[in-house]
Amino acid sequence: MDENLEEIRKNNVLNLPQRPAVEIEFQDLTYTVPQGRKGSKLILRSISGKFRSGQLTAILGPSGSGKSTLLNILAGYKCREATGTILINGEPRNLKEFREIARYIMQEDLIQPLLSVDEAMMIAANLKLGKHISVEDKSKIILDILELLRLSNTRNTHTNKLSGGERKRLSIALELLNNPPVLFLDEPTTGLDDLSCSQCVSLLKQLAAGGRTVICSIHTPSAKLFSMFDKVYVISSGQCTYQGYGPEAVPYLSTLGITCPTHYNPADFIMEVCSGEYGDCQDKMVSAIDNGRNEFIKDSVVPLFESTSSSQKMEIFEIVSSKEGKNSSWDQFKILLMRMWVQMWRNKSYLLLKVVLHIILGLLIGNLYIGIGEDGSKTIFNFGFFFTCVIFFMYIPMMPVLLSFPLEIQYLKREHFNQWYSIGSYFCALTVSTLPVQMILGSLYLSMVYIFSYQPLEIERIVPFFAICFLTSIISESFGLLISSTLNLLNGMFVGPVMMVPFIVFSAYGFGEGYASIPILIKIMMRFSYLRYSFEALVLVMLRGRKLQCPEEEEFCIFTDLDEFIEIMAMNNSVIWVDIVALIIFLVLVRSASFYLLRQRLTPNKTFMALQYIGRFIKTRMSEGR
Ligand SMILES: Nc1ncnc2c1ncn2[C@@H]1O[C@H](COP(=O)(O)OP(=O)(O)OP(=O)(O)O)[C@@H](O)[C@H]1O
Repeated sequence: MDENLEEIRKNNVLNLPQRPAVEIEFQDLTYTVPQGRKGSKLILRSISGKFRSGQLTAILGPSGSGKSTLLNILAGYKCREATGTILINGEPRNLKEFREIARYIMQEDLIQPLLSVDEAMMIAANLKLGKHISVEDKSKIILDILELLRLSNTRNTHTNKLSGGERKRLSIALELLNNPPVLFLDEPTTGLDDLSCSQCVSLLKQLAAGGRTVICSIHTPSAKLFSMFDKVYVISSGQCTYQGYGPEAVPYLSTLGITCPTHYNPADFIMEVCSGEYGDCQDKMVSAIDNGRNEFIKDSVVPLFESTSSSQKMEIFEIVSSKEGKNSSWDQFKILLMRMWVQMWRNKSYLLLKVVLHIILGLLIGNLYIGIGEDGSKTIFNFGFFFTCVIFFMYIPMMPVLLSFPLEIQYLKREHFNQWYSIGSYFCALTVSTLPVQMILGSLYLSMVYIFSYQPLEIERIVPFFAICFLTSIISESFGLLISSTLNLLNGMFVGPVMMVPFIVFSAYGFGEGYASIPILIKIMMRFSYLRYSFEALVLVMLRGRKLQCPEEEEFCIFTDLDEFIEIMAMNNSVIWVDIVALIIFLVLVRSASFYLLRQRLTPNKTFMALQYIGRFIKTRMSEGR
């Protein structure tokens, strides 16, 4: 094994520069989750351990033993409730610095859809490697990585068409681009066949041999796979039961009087021992290895934490502080915007569906209100037409966001956690990316209903009419983002439409009645309905200063003087520009709030954490009450 490893080491996988060694130690790590009135649940119980660079370490254990939890805490993905010490090369971990050098490949392969493997790799390279590396060099790095991961023949395949194993390898490839010294992988072999499993593990071993610290959690590996790990760390019920070289585990257990049957998979045996199938051996194993403070090396148990090295600290810090691989926010914005546009364009069926729906609704609504715009007997219907426009531009942009953004957040979480880009760049790209389609489809719909309903063909009315509808549309989309930044798909789909009800109610409340009789509280609420400003502005823009004719056959025709109609509707004191400014303020506020909530969801501050605790507390109390 060692000769093989030396060979790999000499070749230095991927020809990437050697990274300084990163050693991860953890001592007395405890993780508790609150469980309402029942107190709390202890998931990790004061465990310790040490993971070295150049080694492939497997975290093993029965289901529910705490493998993913340990990985999450070590990677810094979830560590708020954890107590204990985590040291990086002998120094307390600075999470911000550590996240610069460590990458976490989560169990779910969240890979951006509608891109080929090559494109996904190039976009990731552009985001992670910065401009100082030429496109040719980036292509060379990508080629090397794809070759190493046996993905060369899938370069033109779309990511959503890849097999499970290929997706897993692509997830690893994407994170290898900037040569991270530390790699965490949560169950990288789940769902793979035996051959793919051993290929995946031998790849990880090569990466570790190149000087990286590679740590993965794994479910019941085969005997062959088990022997491939440089180190296995076994957890059972949140405690460490073995730490050392895999093939030495069985001899070690026999020293404790636990004998493995002949021709038995040692990994299965350890799992069974940990699950209590050979009697209650857990306490014996935990105390023999001192809950991870000891390690079994070459026939003896040795203490782990006697000497710590801090010599590498400086080197790591240099990587962290260097601008290597850093892109400006503007560059990140451009790359992300292009990615979003490419994905949008490639989602042809969805685009087509949207176009068809806008045309159908345009035809339907246009026909419902045909000819009303210049008919003095239909002024009240025209009033209703403006309300329809407002409702259209409230629901149509908001619903797709409520449906798609919760999944998008999962991609964002992975990419942002692995330092691909800042949330600000992402949010700006997201804001700009939807504008063209929204404008084009909105214009298509508006042109149809405008012409069908015989609205005045005057440029000074057409432009503000379109602008007000677009503003309403962008605010509604922002509300969608605001809701789905905080809630999951199910809750968001319920809360979104329900939350719009008061906006709709207050948008038309009190027209024709005059403000004097309206209670002050209702008046305040009316001021908070952005739809009211849209509706009012549309009415003023389209009706003010116009006089209509009555058709001869029509007997009931009283609203021909539209200024008079505006007065009857109690809108004569309203000013269009005030409405438009109010809409712009709404837009800025709601967008900023959705950005804030999104940022808090990914990197919460103390206030937000306190709110989350309160929310969780209320939730557990409520679920107990049932
Ligand atoms: N937020 C939480 N609230 C309550 N229990 C939790 C929470 N997070 C984890 N647990 C529990 O902690 C235990 C360890 O979970 P973890 O996901 O780390 O296990 P695992 O070893 O990775 O399991 P598997 O191999 O099945 O994925 C489980 O019993 C799980 O139910």
